[in-house]
Amino acid sequence: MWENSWLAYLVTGLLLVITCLVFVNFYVYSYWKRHGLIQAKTSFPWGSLGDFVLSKKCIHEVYDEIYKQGDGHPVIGYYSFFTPALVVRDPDLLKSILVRNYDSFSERGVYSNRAIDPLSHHLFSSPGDQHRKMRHVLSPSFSDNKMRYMFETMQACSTKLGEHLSSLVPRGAEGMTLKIKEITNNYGLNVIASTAVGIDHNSFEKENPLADAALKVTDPDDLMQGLRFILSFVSPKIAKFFNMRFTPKGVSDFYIDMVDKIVNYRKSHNVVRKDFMQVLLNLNEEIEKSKESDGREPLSLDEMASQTFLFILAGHETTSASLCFLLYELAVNQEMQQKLYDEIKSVDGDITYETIKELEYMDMIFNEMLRKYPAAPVLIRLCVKDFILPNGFLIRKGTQVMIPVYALQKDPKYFPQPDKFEPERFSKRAPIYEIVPFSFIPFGEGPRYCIGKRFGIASVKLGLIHILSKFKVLPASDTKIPLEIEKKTFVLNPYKDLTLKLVARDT
Ligand code: HEM
Repeated sequence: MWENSWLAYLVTGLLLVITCLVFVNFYVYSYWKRHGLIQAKTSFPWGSLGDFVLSKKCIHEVYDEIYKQGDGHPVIGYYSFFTPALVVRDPDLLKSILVRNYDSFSERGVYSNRAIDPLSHHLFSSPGDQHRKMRHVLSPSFSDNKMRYMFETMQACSTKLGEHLSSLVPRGAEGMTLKIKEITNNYGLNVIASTAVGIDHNSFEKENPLADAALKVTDPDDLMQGLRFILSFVSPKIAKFFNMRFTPKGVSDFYIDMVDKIVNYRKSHNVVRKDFMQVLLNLNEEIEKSKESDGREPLSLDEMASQTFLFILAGHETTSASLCFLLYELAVNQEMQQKLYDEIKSVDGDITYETIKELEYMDMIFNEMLRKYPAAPVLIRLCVKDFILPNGFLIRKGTQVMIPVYALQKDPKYFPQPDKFEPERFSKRAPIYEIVPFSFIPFGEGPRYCIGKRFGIASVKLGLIHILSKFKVLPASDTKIPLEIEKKTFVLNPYKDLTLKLVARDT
């Protein structure tokens, strides 16, 4: 009797599993086909993202494959676990989504949960209307003028970088092999923490809790954090279902406490700095004054902490990865390095915000680095209003739309011989071909393009100038050529243990 009921449970369970598999494979995973759209390969239960979720491939490779499967089509459908989503392949359509019809795609739809995780609610995750207001408030802290003002602090960080390297690398032709990723990570963090938030940490030399907290959020070896990242970005519905928090509790407490201390210190000591934190403090003061007439509420401590957290998160890894990719490409392309060194020498130490912008070859090298290694390999948008494509296809409200920046920038149709590092593609005087609008979008486009673009460009170039002025950069005996990319991160990163050899220049 007992055996019979046990068997019945087993058979029912098996039938349920089989029904579920059949339902997902033949119904859920045929959504796009049923709607007349080409769709990418899928596998249960990951949809089209299995290779990334299981760490077999990097996120840019997975979206590159989806992009290639859609060859000849402006969009291709795919599945993020069980949810149908789209990859847009056509640059003209991208323009329409990012700029012309921004109203229909004004959100990213990434997960945030203000109630249990205040740090997850910021400019990046905020919905359309809130975003517009926040962006309006925050933009002045990243203007050209503000960058000029902050440049001195940036200079101090890159000088420290040069000095730190000089203390490590002995004079002589032998040089020294260094774990370059660690060094650029510290630089990225120093420059953003001291310039944007006003914290002068020197993380090259001592323990740095700010660095530890930032790295905890992006640590590729932390499985739990990796899962939080995946769910927040590609499957926010699942994250919401589990009422998940994105920021580890310890990191959240650390940032809120840090911002609290900075605010109190500045208020009690009458300290005024022209940095991002000051913009927020000034804003609060202005709101306090006009509170009764316009009913606005000042930013809470949590809100100030979440924007600070975002800038550090969005700024340090992109800056550090970009500098690292540049150093690698220049190490394996010695002629380019020499040409760039000559250009840097030609300004004869007069490094200002303006002179950096005028370095033409530097600009070409920088753009080519961003083409080959875009820090954000995909952009995310959520369709918030039904939208009809030029071919009559309806994108329904609620559909996640991915923009495959990496795949576009590596498509030979737009960039012939895409694996070749070729700065001349970006020559203003004699371009080797015309770049198709919206085929090169490393900082995104439209009202949600990177707010820290100027900051990122200036700090990466400055770091590079300080390194190249003092050292020749070469591949080390164990440098992996071609370069390996870190598998588990969302920001495109060189592999963690990348080494390069630095040889001190005679000058
Ligand atoms: C080389 C360095 C950098 C690159 C390549 C980069 C790239 C990007 C990209 C591709 C986006 C998404 C744009 C879109 O969806 O259209 C973005 C957004 C953003 N970035 Fe950057 N970024 C860099 C540096 C920085 C820095 C230094 C900061 C802060 C100081 C920063 C702060 C942000 C913020 C806050 C957003 C969200 C903007 C919004 O939604 O309004 N980024 N960045």
